[in-house]
Amino acid sequence: MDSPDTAVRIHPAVDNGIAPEAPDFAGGTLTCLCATDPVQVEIKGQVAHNHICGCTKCWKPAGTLFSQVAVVSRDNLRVVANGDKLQPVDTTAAIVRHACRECGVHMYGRIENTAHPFFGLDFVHAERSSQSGWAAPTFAAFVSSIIESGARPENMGAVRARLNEIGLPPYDCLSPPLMDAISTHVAKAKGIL
Ligand SMILES: N[C@@H](CCC(=O)N[C@@H](CS)C(=O)NCC(=O)O)C(=O)O
Ligand SMILES: [Zn+2]
Ligand SMILES: [Zn+2]
Repeated sequence: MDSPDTAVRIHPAVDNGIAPEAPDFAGGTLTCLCATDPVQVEIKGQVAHNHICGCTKCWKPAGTLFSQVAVVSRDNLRVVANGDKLQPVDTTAAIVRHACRECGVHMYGRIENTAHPFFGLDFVHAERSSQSGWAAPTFAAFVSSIIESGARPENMGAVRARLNEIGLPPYDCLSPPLMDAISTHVAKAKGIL
């Protein structure tokens, strides 16, 4: 077993055991990091497809190379406080993330393109809520992308080994079921399926 100093750190939500999902979870409130006038976002019900993401675009807590991100129906998400502090990060991205302009936390990312396979879903970081019982992350996506944030390529074997050890199969895009869902959507749009 690695000592805490040498263990590969993935994300605080998974490094010391993954909290279990609560049955019939009612939802919660996400809060940004601002000490005063924090932005707050209410989520009704449970999130889905919670996972760890290594891409450079998803918001990460300080000092981590991975993000934890899940989806929720856009109808179940509401900005409830200090929404005037939100600003879009990149309006040309598929996922338009809305960040607190003071602390930088991405409060939600919205798919605005109605033709996108994930249209209707918002991307959220459940760790920004004090409630416990959110759906647990089940895989790691865009693992190779952490190199773009400065991870050493020669450490990738250790990173993937650690992800496997904690029960998060590592993928360099999304998980096979989600990649299948995207291709199914594209094939249907083309009239092939
Ligand atoms: N290697 C790229 C991958 C970026 C990427 O494709 N991220 C995925 C996972 S969040 C995505 O779906 N991005 C769409 C978007 O950011 O709008 C990076 O790290 O910046
Ligand atoms: Zn803030
Ligand atoms: Zn990402």
